[in-house]
Amino acid sequence: MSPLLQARDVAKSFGRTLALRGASVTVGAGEVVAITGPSGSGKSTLLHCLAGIVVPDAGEIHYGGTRLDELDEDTRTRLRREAFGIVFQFGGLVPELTAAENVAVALMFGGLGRAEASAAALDWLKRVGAGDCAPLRPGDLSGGQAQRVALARALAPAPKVVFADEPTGALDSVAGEEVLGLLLGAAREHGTTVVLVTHDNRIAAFADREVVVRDGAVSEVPAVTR
Ligand SMILES: Nc1ncnc2c1ncn2[C@@H]1O[C@H](COP(=O)(O)OP(=O)(O)OP(=O)(O)O)[C@@H](O)[C@H]1O
Repeated sequence: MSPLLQARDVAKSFGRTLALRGASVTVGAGEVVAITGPSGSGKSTLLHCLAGIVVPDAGEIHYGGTRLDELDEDTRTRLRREAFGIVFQFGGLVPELTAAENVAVALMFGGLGRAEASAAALDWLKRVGAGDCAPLRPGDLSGGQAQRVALARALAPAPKVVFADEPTGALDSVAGEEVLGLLLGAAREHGTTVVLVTHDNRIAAFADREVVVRDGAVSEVPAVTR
C-alpha cells in the first residue's frame, strides 16, 4: 500500500504542555486507521496535525507529495476543503444553517452550483438515514442525528481522506456502531482513507490498523489478521 499521509517526528506544545513529542505515523491510501491511547496522550493533536488544522512546532507532515506543515494558511485551508472531510465528536455543524445547507455548503466549496449542491445534499442526508433532518437546524437535532449530518457533510464532497475525532463519542453503542458502519461502508466503497480517534476498543476493532499514542509518541500495533 502506498503511503498517503505521514507524520514524521512531530512535536507540538500548548504553553507548557507537550502534547506530542516526536510522533511518527504512516497511513496508506485507502487504509482505515484508528488512533487510540489514554486520555490526554495526544491523539486529537496528532489527528489535527495530520489534517492540517494544527501546525506542529517541529517535524513534518506529508500528504501525497505535499509538505502540509510548510503551506501557508490559505493554501492549507484550500487543500483541506478539497481533499479532506472532517467529523468532530459533537458534529461541529454551523448552527445558523439547516442540516441540508450544512451539507450543501461543503459541496459548494467543492465547486458545485447551489441547485446541484442542494440536491446532492438531500441525497446524502437520505443515504445516512437523516433525510428527515434536512430542514432542521443543528440545535433541533439529537446527538445521533447531528453525527449523521456531520458524516454526510464530510463524505458528500468525495474527500480523499476522512478524519474523525471520536465520531461516535456522543452516541450510545448501538447508534455509534451504526454511524461508524456508515462511515466505513462509504469509505470502503470509494477507497477513501480514514483516520479516526477513539477511546473505544470496539470501534478500533473495525479499523484495518490501530495506532496507539502514549505520552505524545506513537507505538504502532501490528495489523491484526481478521
Ligand atoms: N488547544 C489546546 N490548548 C491547551 N492545551 C491543549 C490544547 N489541545 C490539547 N492540549 C493538551 O495537550 C495534551 C494532549 O491533548 P489531546 O487532546 O491531543 O489528547 P487526547 O489523547 O486526544 O485526549 P482525550 O482522549 O482526552 O481527548 C493534553 O494535556 C491537553 O490538555
